[in-house]
Amino acid sequence: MIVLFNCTCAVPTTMDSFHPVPVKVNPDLQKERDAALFNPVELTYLKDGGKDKTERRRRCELLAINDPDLQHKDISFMARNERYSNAVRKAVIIARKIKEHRLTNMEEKQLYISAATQYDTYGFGLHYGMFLPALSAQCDEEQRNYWLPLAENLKILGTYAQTELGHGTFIRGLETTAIYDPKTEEFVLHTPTLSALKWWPGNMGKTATHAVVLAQLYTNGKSYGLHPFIVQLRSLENHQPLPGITLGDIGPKLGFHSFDNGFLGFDHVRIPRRNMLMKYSQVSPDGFYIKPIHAKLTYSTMVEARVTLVSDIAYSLSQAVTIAVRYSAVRRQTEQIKGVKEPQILDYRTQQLKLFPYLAAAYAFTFTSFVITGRYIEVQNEMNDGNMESLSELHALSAGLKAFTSYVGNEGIEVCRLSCGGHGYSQASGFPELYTLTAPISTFEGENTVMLLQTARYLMKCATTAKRGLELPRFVLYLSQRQKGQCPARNESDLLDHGLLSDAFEHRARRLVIEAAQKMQSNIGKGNPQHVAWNNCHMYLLKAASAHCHFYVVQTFVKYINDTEMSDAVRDILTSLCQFYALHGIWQNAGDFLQDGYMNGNQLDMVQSLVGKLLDKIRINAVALVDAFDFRDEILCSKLGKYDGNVYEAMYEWAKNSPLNKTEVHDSYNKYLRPLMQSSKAKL
Ligand SMILES: CCCCCCCCCC/C=C\C/C=C/C(=O)SCCNC(=O)CCNC(=O)[C@H](O)C(C)(C)COP(=O)(O)OP(=O)(O)OC[C@H]1O[C@@H](n2cnc3c(N)ncnc32)[C@H](O)[C@@H]1OP(=O)(O)O
Ligand SMILES: Cc1cc2nc3c(=O)[nH]c(=O)nc-3n(C[C@H](O)[C@H](O)[C@H](O)COP(=O)(O)OP(=O)(O)OC[C@H]3O[C@@H](n4cnc5c(N)ncnc54)[C@H](O)[C@@H]3O)c2cc1C
Repeated sequence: MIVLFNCTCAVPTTMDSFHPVPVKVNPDLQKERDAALFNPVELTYLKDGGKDKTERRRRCELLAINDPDLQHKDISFMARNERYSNAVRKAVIIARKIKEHRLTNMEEKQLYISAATQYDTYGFGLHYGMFLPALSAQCDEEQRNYWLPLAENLKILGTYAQTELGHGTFIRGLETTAIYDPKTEEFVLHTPTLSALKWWPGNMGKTATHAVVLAQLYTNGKSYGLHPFIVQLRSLENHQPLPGITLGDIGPKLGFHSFDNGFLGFDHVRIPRRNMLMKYSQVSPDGFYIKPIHAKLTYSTMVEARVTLVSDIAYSLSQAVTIAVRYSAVRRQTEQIKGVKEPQILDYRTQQLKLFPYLAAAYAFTFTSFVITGRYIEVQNEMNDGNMESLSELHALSAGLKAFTSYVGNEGIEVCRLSCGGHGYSQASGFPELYTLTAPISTFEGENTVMLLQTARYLMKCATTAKRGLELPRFVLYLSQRQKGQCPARNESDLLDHGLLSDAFEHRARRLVIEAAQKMQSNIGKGNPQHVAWNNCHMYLLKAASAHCHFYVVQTFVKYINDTEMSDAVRDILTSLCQFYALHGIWQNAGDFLQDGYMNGNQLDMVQSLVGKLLDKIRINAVALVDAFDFRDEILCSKLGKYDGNVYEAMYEWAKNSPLNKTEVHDSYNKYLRPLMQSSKAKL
């Protein structure tokens, strides 16, 4: 039976509320909305960057949501083959509709794509997410003029092939070779071992015709390290792999079921010299190598992707808390007083302690994503002018924040699922897809531990620079400032001060960075080589990097509230949320704040007491805070998180569509159960 996504789109929407006016709203949810102390739409405008941007976003989303061509049965009821095929079908329709709707602006395209794909992966995700960015960043002008129109007009479909079976993290260890042959002016691409097979690239198994392939460049008998090459993988006539190329799908995964992550091998495949992407380094026809102005420019596509992932995590976490908070408002459980209605589970302190830290984190990460995206654009402009000075800073910041936010995001989505009890485990909740779509962010684009260690590496250098009294970039300037002694808070009201809270995280970050630097120094002092000292100090380094990122997020949240115009009511709730985010962070990491005596037991008691008090403040506004994220039901794809709160009706309707319910009696009855139960010897 085919189920279309619920056709609520026919119901009119009002200007202030993006949601169709429901026939009947669950009274508990209505009561929550009536009691909120601020207007959620104001916060929606703020988060989107203004009322006009909200309206534009809604218009883009509705274009996709209302399009009958993009409807299909629930992906939970599809097998993998069908899911892959459906994702490709939709990707093709999306491409056509983007043209028809004249969505030329990148932001609008992304909004449209994410509304159209709903909670599934996008069939051309790697093409738009990495292939095009890699071409844009790494092609010289002539190459751009040739390749970009082909890629932008989908005459070719691409992927980003870097990881191999044997190496993903340590990319200097990749084995695929590109050996220059000056006689024919070609590179010969080769996979010398099984472990050198490209493994994991998305859309490579069955979809892509081309790839940006990262391979070790050799010319004139010398190795010059990893470089990007554009390689045609499949015929543009019949999609067959080209001679010398082995391609396939790597098989089912934890999630990403609609994605054809693939493997790729080369058997001495020849490509023209100009298929090496030559913006930063070149090989001349006679094989002379010209090196780039910065050794790590080949890695720039990953930096861009890591910046984007901070926004993606904020978005997924916002979806998870929206589902869990709405459901917790309508779910009632466990009679407290005989004969009196069971309480809403949102009233349990434990439930609030599960959900509100992630609600606060969702806002904190949203604001952080604005700042890091802005910084990325600034550095990109500097780099376009030939100034590479800030590349290391951007790498350290993006690697650390991608890791810090995705750890919290993954954990938060799982906590939200658990907070919904048994129903959280049903595909109807939306959590299984949300979780499995978000879980690999901790791994791809740089495994999280490895990324935090990259941030630590940068911080160690900064600690040395600071010790020498030299200038540091703005975001690590705090490392050159002296520690401020003890936390000055005397009472609870002092502890609500944003400046004081930000100072506490600054103090912790500085202390842990300096401590890690000292541990490294003493390890090296004992005669250990650098890499042994580094390994011995991993636990300090990881903590330092994580504390630095935590401070960055707290500071960004505080600065956002201080620097942004908003109504008193919105300022009031964001202030509470920011206080809660910081105080909860102190409470959860109490050891770090107590260890050097920066805080004392009495102050920690006050922190804990404030965490409890702020729960009440957030509780009243919790539903409005998640409503402000402004997810339409068609985008949230959760029966538990429906805007109208009619959860049980929706779950029952959804379950009826399970393929197992197609017939009253399943085939397996006649095949297996009947013979078993009716065998002549069976006795009751
Ligand atoms: C319309 C759009 C729709 C979009 C939809 C999108 C949907 C897409 C869904 C996609 C799903 C998945 C996509 C996934 C893709 C991938 O995973 S691609 C593969 C990613 N792989 C990685 O991230 C590998 C991680 N490893 C590394 O980056 C490096 O190996 C590592 C940094 C760990 C180490 O590199 P080395 O070369 O060994 O460097 P090292 O010796 O440690 O350091 C030398 C020096 O260089 C500095 N450094 C390292 N990296 C960078 C960088 N990127 N930029 C700047 N500087 C860098 C490093 O810190 C050192 O500095 P120092 O000064 O010498 O200390
Ligand atoms: C869903 C998905 C999609 C992907 N898409 C693509 C794609 O499109 N293109 C592409 O090229 N790749 C892709 N990848 C591959 C991905 O980028 C790599 O898996 C990732 O970079 C991690 O590398 P790895 O698998 O080698 O992990 P490993 O490095 O083997 O990690 C295993 C463990 O070793 C630890 N470790 C490794 N090195 C160190 C170190 N130096 N110090 C301390 N600990 C260390 C890690 O912390 C981790 O705990 C994808 C992966 C997934 C899961």
